[in-house]
Amino acid sequence: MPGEPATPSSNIQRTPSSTPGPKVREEKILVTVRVRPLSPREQAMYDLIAWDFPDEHTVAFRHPNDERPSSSFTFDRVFGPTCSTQNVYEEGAKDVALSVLTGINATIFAYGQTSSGKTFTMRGITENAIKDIYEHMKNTPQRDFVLKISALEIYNETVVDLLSRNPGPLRLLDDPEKGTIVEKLVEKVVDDSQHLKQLIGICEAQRRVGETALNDKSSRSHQIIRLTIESHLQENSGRVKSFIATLNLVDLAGSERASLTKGDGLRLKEGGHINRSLLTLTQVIRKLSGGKRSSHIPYRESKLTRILQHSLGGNARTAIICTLSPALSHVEQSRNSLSFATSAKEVTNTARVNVVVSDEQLVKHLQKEVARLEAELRSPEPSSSSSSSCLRALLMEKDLKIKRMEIEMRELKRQRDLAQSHLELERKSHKEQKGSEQSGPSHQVKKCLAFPPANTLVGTPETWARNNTGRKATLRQSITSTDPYMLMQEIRKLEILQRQLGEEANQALDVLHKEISSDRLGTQDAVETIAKLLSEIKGMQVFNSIPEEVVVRDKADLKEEIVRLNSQGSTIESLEKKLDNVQSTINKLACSFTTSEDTSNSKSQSKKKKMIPFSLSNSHSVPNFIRAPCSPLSSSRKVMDEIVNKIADDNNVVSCDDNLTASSKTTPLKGGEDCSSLSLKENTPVSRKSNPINVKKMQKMFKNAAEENIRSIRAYVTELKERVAKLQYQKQLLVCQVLELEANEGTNIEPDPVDQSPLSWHSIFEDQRKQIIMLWHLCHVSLVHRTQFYLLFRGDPADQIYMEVEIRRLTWLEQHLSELGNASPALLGDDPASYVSSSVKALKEEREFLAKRVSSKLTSEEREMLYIKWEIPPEGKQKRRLQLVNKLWNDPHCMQHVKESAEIVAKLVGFCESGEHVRKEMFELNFRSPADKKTWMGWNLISNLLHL
Ligand SMILES: Nc1ncnc2c1ncn2[C@@H]1O[C@H](COP(=O)(O)OP(=O)(O)OP(=O)(O)O)[C@@H](O)[C@H]1O
Repeated sequence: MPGEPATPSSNIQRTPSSTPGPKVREEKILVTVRVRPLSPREQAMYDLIAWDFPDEHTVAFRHPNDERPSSSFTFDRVFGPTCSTQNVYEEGAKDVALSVLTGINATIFAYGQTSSGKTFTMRGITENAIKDIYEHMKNTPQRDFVLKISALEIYNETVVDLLSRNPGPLRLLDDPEKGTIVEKLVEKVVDDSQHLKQLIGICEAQRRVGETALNDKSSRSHQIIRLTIESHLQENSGRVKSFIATLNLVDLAGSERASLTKGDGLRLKEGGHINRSLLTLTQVIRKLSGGKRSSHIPYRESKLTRILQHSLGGNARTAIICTLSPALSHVEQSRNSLSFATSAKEVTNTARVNVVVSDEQLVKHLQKEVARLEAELRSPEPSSSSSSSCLRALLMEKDLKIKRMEIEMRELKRQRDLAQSHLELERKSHKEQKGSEQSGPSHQVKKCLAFPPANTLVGTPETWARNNTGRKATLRQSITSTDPYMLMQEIRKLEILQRQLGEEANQALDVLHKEISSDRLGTQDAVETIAKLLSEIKGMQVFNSIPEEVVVRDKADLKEEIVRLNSQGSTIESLEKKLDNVQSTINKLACSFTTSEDTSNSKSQSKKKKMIPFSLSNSHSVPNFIRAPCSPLSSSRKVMDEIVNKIADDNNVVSCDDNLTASSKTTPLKGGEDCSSLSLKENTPVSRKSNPINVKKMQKMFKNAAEENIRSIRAYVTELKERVAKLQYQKQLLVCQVLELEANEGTNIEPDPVDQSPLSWHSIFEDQRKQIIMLWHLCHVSLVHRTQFYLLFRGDPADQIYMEVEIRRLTWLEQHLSELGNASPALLGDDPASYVSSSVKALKEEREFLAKRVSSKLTSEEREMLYIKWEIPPEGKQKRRLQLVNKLWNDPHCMQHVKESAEIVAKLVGFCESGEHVRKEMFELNFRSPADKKTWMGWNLISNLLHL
């Protein structure tokens, strides 16, 4: 019973299962000698046995007539004539043959002269090997085996496939990994041992045999039966091990001497090839046996040695069974065979396990190995090796680094977010600042009115196009961003400002009134005037209650706001007028005071002896002053403090009455230093008699204080007036914004059946347009602007907001022109105010500009027709074209004239009469920043007028 192969385990160092790389072990060729019995033919010839077998390893020649052997040969094993093939196999081939089951190449071949028993022996070896191989496979269920067979013969130096039905010669190819391979050699998978035996039978049947004098069935070729065995460890074994190896079973042709074989013709030729190949084999063996591997080994000199190259000094275990005829007649041949066998004993092979690992298997194996190692490294068991502990420490260190980096990343992110938020705040702040700069006096007003500067109107069409492009986006944005909530907020803030302004004006007038009523300043008329003004201003301060929270519920609320805001318009305007009057009165008071002081100095001095010092008389009201930048408080208190301190410094005691002292006690001055100052004076004993007053010095100080007060009040009133004007302007802007909002909402809200009907709007539009045309005329508005507006706004409901805004701006401007010039601009004559003059001059220049374009923009026929139609005489003081232009837009009452004027101007400046080149957006509703103020050439006069 063959068990586990003995040779691989005992003679070859096995490669560790976890390491695919094979380990090489050098091993000499196993050489045994088998001597067959005398053949019947030899016996018939009375041939004698010439060989003796002193032991299992020695074969000795002993001449029959000489009892002492003359020569002996030792080998791994010597099998005598009585030894069975089974025994030869077991001891001379099995170990090597079964190496193929563990992935080691093996070669068993028989070498000997013809008829020495090579075929006989190899047939038995093959049978036993097959038997053992299948037995082994049967007993190794953990592995899957695949057995294949191929067979060839080398006949007359030609390779023939013994398993192919096409016995054509095969080529030998050199493969860098596999060595010499036989091209197209058939390899058949063996099903079982019977199948294998059947195939081997086919090979034998195919092999060339011939009858010679020595052998009836002499093999005339070298036969190589190659068994290839692949073995795979099954998947669930957890081990990776796939082997592949070949077992060459070589039955050589017999070396022969032609004289002995008595061959002729074909047999001689066969013998010649046989001998040549065997000679090469011998040379190879001898070379290899000499230990000179570096020298040339003549493998390629025969196909036999080429094919068996790995088996001869290469990656294979090799066993050579040297077969001998015991006959004395064949002693010389036997000696040659033993000589060959002796040489073969010295040949060393380098066999190794041929492990095959597929990529998939390798990956799986490596993954498992990595998992195992990781588990080992992370194992908390103290029994881990020192290297594992070191690796664990490294892993922990790495984890710590990762955590530190995560913390740093979080901190960096936090800093980044912080920086971004700061940046955002800065951006918002900058935007708000920029917005406030553009929105004029109120930081809260987001949208105000503005008109394109005249230099953009009086320019080329290209200029307009360029400027308008930018404005379109601006206006679209402003219109769509109009928010009722924001407007409500603006209105609220405006009202609060208005109230505060009124309160400040009231207090200022209150101070003024007390100054006058002290009978020191001005006349009785002035006192009455101021008292009346004060009463009026107080009356104006009756505002409706203003809710703190702005709630925009629906459109009705906004309308209410508009109504309420409009109702307050008179209040602001009245306040403005009253302040004008106050200012005028103060100026008169100042004049009268100065005159009075200068002319009746002595009289005043006598009066002042009994008077309470001005500033002190009003000290009780000082803490109630509004802390405005120009508030008279600062000057009043300053003067008062100067007086008090001056008196203290001079060791003079002011002649204060009890009321003053009480007042100072009950109404302390705001500010610690003032109170302490007065307290100090209180605690100082005061005696009128013992501390005479320097009256003259006091009078001078009183006079200075009064003058300072007057100046402060006057400046303050001036400032109030300016603020009221700005407030008024803001209110108008807000009203326009509300109107704009309403117009925008108009598309989504069901129109009022009465007010919003197309018919009523058309009527309103016509009226508004006539009004606008008149205002244009009165305010010297640019002809180009008139033309653009006229052609662009033709009564579309969406034009309502623009019409409203235009009317309001023009009305406002016309009012201011009237007030400042005390006449309408049309009646200003040759010496109008400078701002009116600049408008008139700009309009004149515009007409001259248009006149220059008459020749280029109008054909001669058009010019002639216009001259006739507009009654321009051929001869005149001015050129006809200038006369024509001067007549344009100069009759605001005739709509036909206006229409024709617009058409002519449109042609002259090059834009379409339909207004397609002019967008409504160019009449933007945005307010121009005061920083952008330039010398006004048109509508910027509004802001100039208001000193914005
Ligand atoms: N050990 C043996 N015991 C008995 N008979 C044997 C033994 N060896 C060989 N024979 C017989 O000797 C004869 C020749 O054997 P074989 O054909 O095997 O020789 P050979 O070396 O192959 O010859 P050739 O080289 O011409 O092919 C055969 O009839 C065979 O049966």
